[in-house]
Amino acid sequence: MKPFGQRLAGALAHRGPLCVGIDPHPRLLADWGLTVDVDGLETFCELCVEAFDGVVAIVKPQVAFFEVFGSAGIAVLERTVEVLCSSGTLVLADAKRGDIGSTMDAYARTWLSSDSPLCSDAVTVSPYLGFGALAPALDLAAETRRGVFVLAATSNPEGAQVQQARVADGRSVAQVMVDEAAVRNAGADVLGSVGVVVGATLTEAPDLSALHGPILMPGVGAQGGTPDDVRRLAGDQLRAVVPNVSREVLRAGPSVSALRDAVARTVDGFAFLQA
Ligand SMILES: O=c1ccn([C@@H]2O[C@H](COP(=O)(O)O)[C@@H](O)[C@H]2O)c(=O)[nH]1
Repeated sequence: MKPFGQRLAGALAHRGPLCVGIDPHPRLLADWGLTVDVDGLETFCELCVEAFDGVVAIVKPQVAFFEVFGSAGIAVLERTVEVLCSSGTLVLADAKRGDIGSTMDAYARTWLSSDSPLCSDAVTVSPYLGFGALAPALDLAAETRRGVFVLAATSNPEGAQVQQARVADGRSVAQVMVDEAAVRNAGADVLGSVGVVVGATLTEAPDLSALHGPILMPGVGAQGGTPDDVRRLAGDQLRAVVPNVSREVLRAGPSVSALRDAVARTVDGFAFLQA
């Protein structure tokens, strides 16, 4: 298996530069005419798989919306991840894990170990216990040729309190996270496997020019970010940017063809990323 960064670069080139979220909000389940329970969750995910599998570059299930249903919800997540991964559609588990090293090791094995029922192509991690605490996930991802997306500058306004604070050399904390990720990507072919998360809602992005890895940009659509914001924040890194859109696409459901049309319209709006 090729490293995640290379697989992602191939998927973006062939399927367009979009990460579509599977975010089964209770409100969306109701709008789709589904019950707000595990049965509704399962049907929602089956329709998402039918609509997105083989169509979009990468799919991002939001783990929180599965965990809320307990073990039965996790079982739906396992099945969803398994179907997508086995058909070759990349899966990014949005779990935002981050803890002390020994616990991080268990999180890493959950999301990145080939023998785990939740094994995905990549996982989101939070570096706010210190970037070094992420080492078990970064090391296991390198070993299993999977990917990690490190939260750097998140799309929520509250993030700035921590992420825009300055360290002794004057860099923002968000910039430190990008620079640490860049060290992990040094020497990678095509695109490294350590990505960062930079919100499409921000007024300014960290300097991404040395990252050599994917840049996930959530916050497009429902949170107010636009394709123009993505263009502005990406700077000269257009080919590494992966906009994430969840509710803005999912609102088109439950019709599979309407979901696919929403994906196609959204991809068209980001044509500049592939030019
Ligand atoms: O900075 C971040 C990091 C992650 N997210 C996640 O992305 C989706 C966005 O959903 P929308 O419906 O498109 O707003 C969601 O799962 C968030 O948890 C983010 O928004 N910002």
